Amino acid sequence: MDADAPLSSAVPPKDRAFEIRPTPLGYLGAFSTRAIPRGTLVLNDQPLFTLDAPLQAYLFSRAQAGQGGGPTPVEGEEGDDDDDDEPPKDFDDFLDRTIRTMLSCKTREQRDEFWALANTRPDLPPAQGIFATNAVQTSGETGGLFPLLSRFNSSCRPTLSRPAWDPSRASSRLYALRDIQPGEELTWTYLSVTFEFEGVDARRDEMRRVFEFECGCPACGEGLMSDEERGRSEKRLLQLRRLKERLKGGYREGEGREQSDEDREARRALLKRMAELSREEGLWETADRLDKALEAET
Ligand SMILES: C[S@@+](CC[C@H](N)C(=O)[O-])C[C@H]1O[C@@H](n2cnc3c(N)ncnc32)[C@H](O)[C@@H]1O
Repeated sequence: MDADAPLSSAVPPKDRAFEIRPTPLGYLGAFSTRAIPRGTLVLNDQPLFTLDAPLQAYLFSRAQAGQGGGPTPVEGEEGDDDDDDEPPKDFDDFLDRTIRTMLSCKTREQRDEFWALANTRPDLPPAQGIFATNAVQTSGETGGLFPLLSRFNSSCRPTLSRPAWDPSRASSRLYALRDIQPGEELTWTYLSVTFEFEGVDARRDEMRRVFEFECGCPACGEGLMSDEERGRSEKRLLQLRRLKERLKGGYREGEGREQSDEDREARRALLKRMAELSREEGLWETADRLDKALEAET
């Protein structure tokens, strides 16, 4: 098999290093079926379709102004609802129709795959609810609906890198951040990296605010860690936040003046300690970034 062939729904499940099955919390997730060495490309998924938010907002404003630009109805199961002749009620309704129109161009199997995805947004029209639950950023303000990537859960101690969009192949890739044992859950972190050193409560609040679910990952979920372990984790995160502040403070102080050997040595020591703590905390991607920054300093 071509090493770059998409490890997507096009690849038979037996050729993948993972399976999709229920997690202990009841929803679906991806689990490794074999040992996966660090650095392995685990998933290379292509979106079923993408939606560009600013473009959709523009088309919606045109549709509202009666200038057309709404999704063109297509004969078929999706997109030919009776109310499609009516103007969209609101932006979510407009997006719902756009998605249904795009689905009408897909195969029956792809449409079934879409409708089987999780929907945690009952407040939205159904197709838009599925998109809002599962969409992953491709580039800029464009979100993609990926058939397999949609089954990968979030963790604040992820085993995989965040999805990297490759525009030349129109696919998103996830790599193993560390050696992964058979049976481990394959996760990536939905929160952006700026939030990596926040404590458990702050992280859970942020997940609730942005993604509207209670984070049940091994680093956040109730009862998944002993009190001692939780205490150690909080201490490490607090220490990491302080060190980051010191690092930033050092950069600010040093602005506009020649760096002394002591300045450089102090910065290297900070980066080294931060990388160690990140590794202990299971923040492998962060530790790698800090290692690179350290290398660049020496
Ligand atoms: C993209 S889907 C992931 C796959 C989904 N679990 C399924 O059953 O298809 C995102 C949804 O999964 C659930 N989820 C993902 N990561 C989670 C986490 N760390 N804690 C709790 N729920 C999570 C949430 O319901 C979220 O809205």
